[in-house]
Amino acid sequence: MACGKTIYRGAFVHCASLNDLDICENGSIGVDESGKIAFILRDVGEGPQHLPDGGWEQAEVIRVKDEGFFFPGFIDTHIHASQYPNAGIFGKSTLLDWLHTYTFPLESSFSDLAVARRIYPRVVSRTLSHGTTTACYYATTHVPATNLLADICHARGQRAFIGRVCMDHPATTADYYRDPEDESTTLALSRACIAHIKSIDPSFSLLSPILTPRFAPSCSVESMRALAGLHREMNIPIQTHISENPAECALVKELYPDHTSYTHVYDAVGLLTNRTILAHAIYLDASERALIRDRGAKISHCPASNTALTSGTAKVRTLLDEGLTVGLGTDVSGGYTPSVLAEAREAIFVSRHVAMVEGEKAKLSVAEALYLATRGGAQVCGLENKIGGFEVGMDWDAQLVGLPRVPGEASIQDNDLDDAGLVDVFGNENWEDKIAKWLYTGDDRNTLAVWVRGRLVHSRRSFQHS
Ligand SMILES: O=c1[nH]c(=O)c2nc[nH]c2[nH]1
Ligand SMILES: [Zn+2]
Repeated sequence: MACGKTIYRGAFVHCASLNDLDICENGSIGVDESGKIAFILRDVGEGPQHLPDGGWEQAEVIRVKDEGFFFPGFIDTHIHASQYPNAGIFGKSTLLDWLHTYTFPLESSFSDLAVARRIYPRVVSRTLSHGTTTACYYATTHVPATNLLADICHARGQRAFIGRVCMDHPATTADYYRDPEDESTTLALSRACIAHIKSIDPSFSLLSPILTPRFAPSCSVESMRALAGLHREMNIPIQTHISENPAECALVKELYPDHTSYTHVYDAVGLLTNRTILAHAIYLDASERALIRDRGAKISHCPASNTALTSGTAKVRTLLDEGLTVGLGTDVSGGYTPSVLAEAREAIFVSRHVAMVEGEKAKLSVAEALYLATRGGAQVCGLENKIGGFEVGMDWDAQLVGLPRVPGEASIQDNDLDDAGLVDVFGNENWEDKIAKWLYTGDDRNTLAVWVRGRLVHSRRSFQHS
């Protein structure tokens, strides 16, 4: 959607590198009509600014004083949109029984488009309200419902990868919920979703289809090979799960006795590529990690889900040290929350559990967790030149994070913030502490506004325009 030139004035923060939070207390970011960052000015002060040529004097100005800061939008590299109604429901199950007890019954209900109409708008609203500007969605096996999810993302302006789930293995899926056992049908169904997304976003500029073989145990070799062929034909990205749970890994060994490892199964069928997103990746051995790195495949770390389903503790420091690319995934509803901020917090706590066994080095810092939530996620999606940070030429996919002040020092009007008085308050901490406080205590009430490619897609406050 076309927007005019806009200048965002105030504090902005983004991750310059894995360890380096770049904090600019007083800046101006100019965003052009196509939603791209045209200029960044630092330390601009309060007075008139020296703006670049090209009509910026007439631009709309969105000014934020000390009530918050601009931060890149979050990137959720792994979320099951269809499982949203089950968020928080997992009992004491582990992956394989969880799939049959909770997940397949829910997903199969999306054969009724009315269910998708009820659920998918809420998923998109809730993820946007938590600052998720890009989501890698798993839908279900159903074409109409998957296409509806694409329509909703398109209408609401969320950047998204939309995956029709492919699963056709009769031994490991439920009779009531699987693709026909014929890879040409699996392929035709996936092509139908690709064609639909192409019809609403011909250059895949905001929406992209993503091939989604659920995981090796639920797919036939023929369907995995067929999807890999489609990937090569159309250069469409791939997402799947890998090495999440010991029983799942044992099942893969049993189903694929001739393959060296779980990773080698994906490699053998052609699914391990530089456009592949692998969720979980907990029990990979060194040769698998090396193969993933060599193929350029990426990893979605899903700590909330890994803890909820007692799947295990992924060693993110090892993955990063070995040169793998890592982002965060909420993995709703293995994960209980659609908030990437909460996921970043979970990533830090899981890393501390790893550190209690393996030493301090395993600990992720606040800066590192926020890097995984933004730049890391962008790399995982192959969008590192477009989103994840504030650089000239990148898209304005951003959120305004509110830091409401201690009452008495209030610098905002009560009516600026719906829930003023309900959210945690910020005082005169230094910037690093403010950001840590946001990460550890914040929630969607701190997400005051969200933009994707310059378009305002969620807002909890009105802006003072000048
Ligand atoms: O966390 C997970 N959620 C799922 O839906 C799933 N399917 C296979 N493996 C899975 N893991
Ligand atoms: Zn998952």
